[in-house]
Amino acid sequence: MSDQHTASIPSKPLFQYYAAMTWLLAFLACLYIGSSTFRVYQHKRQLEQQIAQQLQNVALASRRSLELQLSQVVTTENLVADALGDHMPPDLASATGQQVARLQALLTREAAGNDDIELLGVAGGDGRVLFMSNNVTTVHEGDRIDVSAVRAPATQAPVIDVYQGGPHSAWPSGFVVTRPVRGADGLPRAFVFALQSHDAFQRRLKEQEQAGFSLGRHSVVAIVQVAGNRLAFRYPMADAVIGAKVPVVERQPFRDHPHLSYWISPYDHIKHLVYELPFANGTFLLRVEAAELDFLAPWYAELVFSGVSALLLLTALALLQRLVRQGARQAAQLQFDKEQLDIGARAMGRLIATAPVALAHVRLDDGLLLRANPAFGSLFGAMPGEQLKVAEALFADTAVWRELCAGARLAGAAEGRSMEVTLKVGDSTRHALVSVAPLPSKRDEPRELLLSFTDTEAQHAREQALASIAYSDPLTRLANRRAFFQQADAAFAIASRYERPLALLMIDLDHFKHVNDTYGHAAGDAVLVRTANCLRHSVRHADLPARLGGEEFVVMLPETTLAEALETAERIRRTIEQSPPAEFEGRAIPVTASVGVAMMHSDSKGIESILNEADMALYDAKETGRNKVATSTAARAPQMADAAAR
Ligand SMILES: Nc1nc2c(ncn2[C@@H]2O[C@H](COP(=O)(O)OP(=O)(O)OP(=O)(O)O)[C@@H](O)[C@H]2O)c(=O)[nH]1
Repeated sequence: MSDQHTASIPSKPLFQYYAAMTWLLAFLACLYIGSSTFRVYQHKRQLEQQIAQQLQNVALASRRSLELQLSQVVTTENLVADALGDHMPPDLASATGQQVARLQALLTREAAGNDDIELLGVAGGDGRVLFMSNNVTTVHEGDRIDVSAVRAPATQAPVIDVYQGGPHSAWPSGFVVTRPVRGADGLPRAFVFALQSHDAFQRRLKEQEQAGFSLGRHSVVAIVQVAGNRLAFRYPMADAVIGAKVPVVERQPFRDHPHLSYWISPYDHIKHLVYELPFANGTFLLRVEAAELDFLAPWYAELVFSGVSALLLLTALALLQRLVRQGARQAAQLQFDKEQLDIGARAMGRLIATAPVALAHVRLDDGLLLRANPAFGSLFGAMPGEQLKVAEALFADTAVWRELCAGARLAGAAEGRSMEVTLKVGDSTRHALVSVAPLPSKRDEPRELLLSFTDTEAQHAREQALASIAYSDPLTRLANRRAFFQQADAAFAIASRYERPLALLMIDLDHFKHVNDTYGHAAGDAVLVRTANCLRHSVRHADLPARLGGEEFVVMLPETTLAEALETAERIRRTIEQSPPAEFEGRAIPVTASVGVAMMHSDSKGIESILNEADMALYDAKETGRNKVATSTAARAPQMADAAAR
C-alpha cells in the first residue's frame, strides 16, 4: 500500500550549476562592457587623429592659397613699380594724379583677373590705405593695416596676416598678405596688400575636400581669432553665437594633437572642435560645428556610462543570484522534506506490510477492494485485482457494511467507526473488529475508505467461554441461577407488560440423598446430569431449564397456560422416571422427581414470588407421596385458572 512520490524537484547541484552560470554571465558581461569601452576609446582616438589630420590639411590649403596670392602680389608689386616707373616718390601720398590713376587701373585689372583676391590695395609707409583695386563699402581709404612685421629691412618674405577692419569700418576681417615695396635705399615706401575673398576661402576648402578632405556631415564654417581667452575676431560666415561677446572658458586639448581642442562655451555648452592656426597676428581657429560632435565626448564619460551599466547589471545579477540561492535553499528544503516523506512512506509501507492487522483500501461507492496488505490476504485468502467487493464477499450481514459506511460518512475524515462483526472466511465465519475511516478527499464527500480488520475470533471464544462459566452450571451445562434470574426477570417484565401467561416448574429429585449415600457423590452427579438432559429434551426451545443448586431444577415456560404447564410438568416427571436410568459401575440408578407448578398472576411481585409458589407446590408434591406433579394454591384458584386458561 506504499505510494509513489513523483513530484520533480530540481536537485541542489543543479542550482549550484545555475549559480555558476550566473557568475559566468556576469563575468562575460563585464568583459563585454570593458572591451566595448576600450573599443569606444580607441575609436574616439582614431577619430581625433583623423579630424586633426584633416583640419591640418585645411590649414595647409589656406596657406597654399595665400602663397598663391603672394605670387599675385609679387606680380602686382612689379606692376606698381611699372606704374610708378623710376619716379617712385618717398611717400605714395605725394604721387602724381597720373601715377595714382594708372596704379588704380592696374590694381583693378589685377583684382578682377584673380578669383582669390577680394581686394588689392596699396598702403603708405605708415600702413594707411591709399589705393584700392575696387570700392568696397567695408574698406575705406585711411584705414590702417598693421605693417610692423614687414617694415624691418631684412624682411623680404611676404607676411601673411589677418586684416582687422579700421575703427570706422565694419569690414569683416580676413587673411591678408602684405608685401613691402621698397625704394632703392631698401626702405619700404609702400605696402601692397591683398585680401583673400570669402568665396575664395570657401573654394579652397572645397578643393581640399575634393582632394580627400572630409569631415562627413561636419564642415568648417568659421575662422575666429582668439585674443587671450576671448573670441576677438570672426570670419564673415561665423554664426552669431561665436562672437566677441561669448567668452570661451574651457578648453580641452586633444591628447596627441596640441593644435586640436574642444572649446566649451558656457552659453550653450556646445563643444566646438577647433584647430588652431598660429599666425603672426594671433591665433586663428578653424572651427567645426560641434552640435553633431557629441560622439566625441570624452572617453571617460563613456567609461562612466559603461560603469553605471555594469553596476546595474551586476546589481541585477546579484538579485538574480539571491533569488537562485533562495530557490536552491527552498529546493534543498523540499528535497529534505521529500526524503523525510519517503523515509516515512517506506516505514509506513513496511509497517503496513508487516502489520498483523488486515488493512484494506476500498472504494466507497461499490466497496471494491483497491489495495490490501499481506495480513488481509492471509486472513481472507483474497487480494486486490480479483474484483472483490468487500460487502458481499466478507460481511455475513451486508446491512452491517451499510451501517459502517453510513457511520464513516457521518464521522468525517478525522474519526472512523468501529464495530464487532461476523465475517465470512471461506466456508466458515469469524469474528472481527472492523474499523472504517474515510480517506481525505478534495471533495466534501469521501470516496474511499480505509478498513482495518482485527481478528477477534480467539477473544470471542474466550468471552463465550467466560460467559458460559458465568452463566451456566458447570456440571449439567444448564443455565445457572444467575442466568436464570437474568432471563426470567426480562420474561416476567414482558409477560406482565403484555399480560401474557408465564409458568414456572420447580423439579426436585426424590430421595437424592439416598442416591449419594448409596452410590457415592459421583453417581449423584451422573444422576444430576441425566436429569438435566431429561429437562432439555422435554421442553420447547423458547423454554428455559436451569439448575438453581443441589438437586433443585427449575423450568421457565413463557406463553404457557396452566394446562400446558401441567402437561409439560407431567412429561418431565415421566421422562425422568421412564427414560433409561443413570448407571454407576454397571448398576442402574433409578430416580423419580416431584414437580411443583406455579403461574404468574396479578399479585405476582416478580419471579421470586412465582418461584416461592412453585416451591410450595413442590413441597405439596413431596408431602403427598413424591414422583408427582402439584399445582400452587394461587394457580388452582378459579379466577386464576380461568385467566391462565385464556
Ligand atoms: N451428588 C450430588 N449431590 C448433591 C449435590 N447437591 C446436593 N446434593 C445432595 O442432595 C441431597 C439432598 O438431599 P435432601 O435435601 O435431604 O433431600 P432428599 O434426600 O432428595 O429427599 P427429598 O427431597 O425429601 O426427597 C443431599 O444429600 C446433598 O448432599 C450435587 O451437586 N451432587
